[in-house]
Amino acid sequence: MSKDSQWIAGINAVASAIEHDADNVREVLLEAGAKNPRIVEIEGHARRLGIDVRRVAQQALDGVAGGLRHQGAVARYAAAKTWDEHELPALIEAAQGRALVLVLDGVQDPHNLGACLRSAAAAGVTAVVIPRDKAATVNATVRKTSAGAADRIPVIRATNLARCLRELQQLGMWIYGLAGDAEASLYALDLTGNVALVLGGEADGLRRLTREHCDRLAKIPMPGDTESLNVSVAAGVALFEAVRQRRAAAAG
Ligand SMILES: C[S@@+](CC[C@H](N)C(=O)[O-])C[C@H]1O[C@@H](n2cnc3c(N)ncnc32)[C@H](O)[C@@H]1O
Repeated sequence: MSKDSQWIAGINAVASAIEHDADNVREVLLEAGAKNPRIVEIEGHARRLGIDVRRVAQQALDGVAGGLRHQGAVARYAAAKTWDEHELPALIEAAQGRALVLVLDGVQDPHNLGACLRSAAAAGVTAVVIPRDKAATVNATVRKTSAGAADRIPVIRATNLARCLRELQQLGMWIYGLAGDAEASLYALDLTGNVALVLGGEADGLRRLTREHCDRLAKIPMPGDTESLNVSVAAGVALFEAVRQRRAAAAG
């Protein structure tokens, strides 16, 4: 396979790629004899769009899926567009004072990254920023877990996250770090303008330097007896609080 394409696996990932980004789906392989209505639906949809579809033996799917759970459906997909840090200012400017950026400081688990991207896309974020090193990157697992979101939103890999946060500040963004030990509540923040929400990795949370670059730290109050939320859950709560506030502000 050429290096500008990759296999994505799983019914949701394949269906989403066909629905949202058919131009980048090079071919679809479905399990011979599979009668799952969603597989039949994928087959019909792909054929109607002129995508090359073949029914193949399960072993062939196992081979190309390379260990991913494929549920009888894989697609050869053009590699995700890679975004450059230098594209961030234009993306923020285009959001006209209502940019919403999700920054993930060292999320390691591809499933968590995929879930964060899925929530971020649903919340209509301007971009997601992840570190270039020592963090999960957008691979096939992430694309699958994100249900296609990894290909629909700009995911920017920052060489130096602290420097990137400074640049975001210079572009007029408020930088809010999410930390369970913060004094302030997320619900006391004004999230209606240009806002970056920064979340930490699974084990270590926000790194010291990242914390120092935040304008404020805020917690999601947890009345129950749990140390912390999963990062993707915390991201969902924070992003949709921003969505709620923006809707309320727009409604006047
Ligand atoms: C699994 S938690 C990290 C826990 C880690 N042991 C720590 O010391 O922060 C991953 C990230 O989710 C966010 N998070 C989880 N629970 C939170 C809460 N109650 N309030 C604010 N952020 C939270 C934070 O950004 C955190 O860095």
